Amino acid sequence: MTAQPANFSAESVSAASLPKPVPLRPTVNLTVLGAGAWGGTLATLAERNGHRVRRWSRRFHAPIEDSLIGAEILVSAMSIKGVVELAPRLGQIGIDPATILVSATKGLDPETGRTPTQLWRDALPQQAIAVLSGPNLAKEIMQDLPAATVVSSSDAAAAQFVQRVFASERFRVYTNTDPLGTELGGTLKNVIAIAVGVCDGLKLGTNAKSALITRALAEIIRVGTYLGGETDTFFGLSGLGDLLATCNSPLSRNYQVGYQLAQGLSLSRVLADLEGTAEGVNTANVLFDVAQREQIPMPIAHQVYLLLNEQITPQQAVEALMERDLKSED
Ligand SMILES: NC(=O)C1=CN([C@@H]2O[C@H](COP(=O)(O)OP(=O)(O)OC[C@H]3O[C@@H](n4cnc5c(N)ncnc54)[C@H](O)[C@@H]3O)[C@@H](O)[C@H]2O)C=CC1
Ligand SMILES: O=C(CO)COP(=O)(O)O
Repeated sequence: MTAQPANFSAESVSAASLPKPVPLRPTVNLTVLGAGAWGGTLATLAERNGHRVRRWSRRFHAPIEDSLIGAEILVSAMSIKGVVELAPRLGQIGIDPATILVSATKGLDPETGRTPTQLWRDALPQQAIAVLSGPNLAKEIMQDLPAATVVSSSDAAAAQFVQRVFASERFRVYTNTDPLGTELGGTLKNVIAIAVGVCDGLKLGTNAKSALITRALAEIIRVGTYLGGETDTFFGLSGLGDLLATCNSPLSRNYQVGYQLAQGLSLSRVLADLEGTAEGVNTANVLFDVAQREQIPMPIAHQVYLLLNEQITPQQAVEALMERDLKSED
């Protein structure tokens, strides 16, 4: 007879052979504002987890008030233009104080330079607000490829609630407590993805691309911490992670803008042919103003700004970056 392990018992065998209990996931009512690529993807992720999802878009011509009733989570997945318009309107309408607002937008208000969650906070001062951001190309997630993201809030319980709603075996959701750093990482990398698209479009090689992304991260951290984000956050999924995703994928609209500009197309032509929003174009303009006003050195973002505003060619942008005064690596 074979020897049994010391802790063997009939009871432990039957317990081990049972399937693992599936943690109960209560059904949550969600409303997703914005039915573009990202709004559609987040709605699908929540639906796949068994939640009840309502979708609202300005294109549906349905009153927004109806879609807010009973929402435990309100996901804002509009472009920044939509947030600028809609946040004050929802502030006037008022929403249930228990509803958690989740911001998934990566942009800056062109007028005030405020981030999406700052705009939501201005409009809804009492609301629990979380940011959802990470290396999340919508098309890959819709193909059910594995991905990870971050849900960030100063309200840890709210972040954990949202984490459980979206997490699945194909979508791993982390939390952190630096919402500003989390959303700034996602917003600032869009400008850099334009620069990297130019670099690839001009076929400048792997050394150039690696140098560009690395120096861009230093630039993101410089301005991001100045604006209130925490350094560590910029090395996480919503910072470096998202920077790598958008700088390495032709699926990124921002990367595509840079790539097409490097082919000699005009910005208006590129944007006319682009499928969806490239937030980096507006963000580059806002960032230029901030950097000028606050005297924050942002050489890469500066060249992107000049290129988008047709003040230089892609080749001149590269030359300007390479010919800067020599300095230490800080
Ligand atoms: N597509 C992606 O892979 C990801 C996108 N994001 C961010 O999510 C946001 C939306 O991106 P996409 O869905 O890809 O863009 P999209 O161009 O596909 O959709 C934009 C959405 O915003 C809405 N919108 C625009 N202006 C509006 C206004 N004035 N009022 C109301 N709604 C308005 C549009 O109707 C549309 O539903 C952007 O900030 C983007 O950076 C974030 C992560 C991934
Ligand atoms: O933010 C994104 C991926 O995380 C989407 O990037 P684009 O907006 O450049 O397509």
